[in-house]
Amino acid sequence: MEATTLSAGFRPLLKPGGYRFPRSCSQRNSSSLVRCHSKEASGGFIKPKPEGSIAITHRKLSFKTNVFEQARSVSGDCSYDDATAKTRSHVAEDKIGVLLLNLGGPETLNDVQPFLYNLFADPDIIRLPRPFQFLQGTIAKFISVVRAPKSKEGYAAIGGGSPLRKITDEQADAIRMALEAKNISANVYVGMRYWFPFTEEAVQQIKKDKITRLVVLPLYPQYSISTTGSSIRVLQDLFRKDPYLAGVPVAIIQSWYQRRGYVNSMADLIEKELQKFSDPNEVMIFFSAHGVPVSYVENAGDPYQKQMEECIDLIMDELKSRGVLNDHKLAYQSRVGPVQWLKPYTDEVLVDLGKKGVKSLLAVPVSFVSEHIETLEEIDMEYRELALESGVENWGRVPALGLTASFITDLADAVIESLPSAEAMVSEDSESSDVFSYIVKMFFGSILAFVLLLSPKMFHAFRNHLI
Ligand SMILES: C=CC1=C(C)c2cc3[nH]c(cc4nc(cc5[nH]c(cc1n2)c(C)c5CCC(=O)O)C(CCC(=O)O)=C4C)c(C)c3C=C
Ligand SMILES: [Fe+2]
Repeated sequence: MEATTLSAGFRPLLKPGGYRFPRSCSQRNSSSLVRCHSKEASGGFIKPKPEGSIAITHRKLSFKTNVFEQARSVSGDCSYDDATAKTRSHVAEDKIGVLLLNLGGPETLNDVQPFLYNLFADPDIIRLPRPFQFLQGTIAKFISVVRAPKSKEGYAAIGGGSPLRKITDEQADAIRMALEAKNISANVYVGMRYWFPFTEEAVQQIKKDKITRLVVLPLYPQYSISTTGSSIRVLQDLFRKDPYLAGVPVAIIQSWYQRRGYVNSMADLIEKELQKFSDPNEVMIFFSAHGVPVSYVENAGDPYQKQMEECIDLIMDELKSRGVLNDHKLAYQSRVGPVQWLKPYTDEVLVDLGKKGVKSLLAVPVSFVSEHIETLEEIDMEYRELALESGVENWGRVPALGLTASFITDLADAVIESLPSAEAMVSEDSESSDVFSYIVKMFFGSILAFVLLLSPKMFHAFRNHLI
């Protein structure tokens, strides 16, 4: 991935003085926006010791020093073997943590409305103009109450709650074991954005466990402001407030849809499901991604759509290289509310394909890596029925990656590759700008207090009061 992935479009979403998204470097088999740099490029961050081991210094790096430029200027760094070797040498001194970020889901029907409240109260989900932001809570309350009955029906249809927590816990365990198999001992934490275990709880545990280096791995292959972006914003706020956490080196894997391991694992699953049709060559491969409002992409610079399209191209190229030459289509599902979402919409495309005479269709959920309400209810029930009504005769669905071994191993590799690039999340810049704004406030506050106290009225009031 090129550093251009860090489009200027992200910037307006960041608070002034806050954490800047890490710079990326082009590397083979890389995950997007994982910084990687050699010892030279790290600017003293990783110090080689005479006996060959590597010590980490907790230097507060400013991202303005442009790690990307440094990384680019040093050739050939950050290969997989290199990263693994560096990481192994850290093991003795490091306490490594991996934080998996996910959305979270209601575990019972009673959880549905408060879960929806948390979701709609997120300013990255409902993006209100600044003057109206004070209404966020009220709007969230209103929408969550209105939507709850429909959502509850969906969750009731899949057994009364979301399977997300259980699956994510299992993925955490599997990643821990995959790391162990590669001689990396790490604690793996789960931090959910809208339900238990919340990101805040995971971060508290990370602190209690005295983790010295952290890799943040959002379980969304593609980056969206509404998913990975939102979770990272929360994390950034938590780390900024806490002096211990502010010094912990962190590597954030912002997106990983382009990793060979992920692409190959998706291709494997698709190939396998195609074989279940009586005539596999005739099947339309139908990618269905979770949508986002168009304004995210067009006004706020969300790279989600672009990454999604690239992701589908990579999977189709891989299939082609295996001799699978089926037609394919990408559409977006799960829109909420009256605004325009990314098109084409899954439901409309299904009707259209049915009308055009497509008889066999394989649905592929592509924006999420565990089963959830939108695969189990929306795709398996609603869309299947719609497709069959519209003339499709043979329907299949690719399961979510879940615990697929090749996928889990690849995530473990992504973690290992990102370790050498971990840096303190809170830069000196943001700290010094905090201090600066504190001094400015104190200065003008004192002048104001002085003026008020010395104004004749105040002076008399004071004197009368004191005498
Ligand atoms: C990449 C995945 C997702 C994106 C992008 C995304 C954006 C987004 N979602 C909503 C509103 C809702 N999402 C809901 C559930 C839900 N969303 C995702 C993933 C993405 N969302 C998942 C995996 C789930 C399911 C969790 C589970 O419990 O299984 C819901 C609740 C369910 C429902 O009522 O439909 C809502 C609401 C918005 C508005 C949005 C972008 C702005
Ligand atoms: Fe969603």
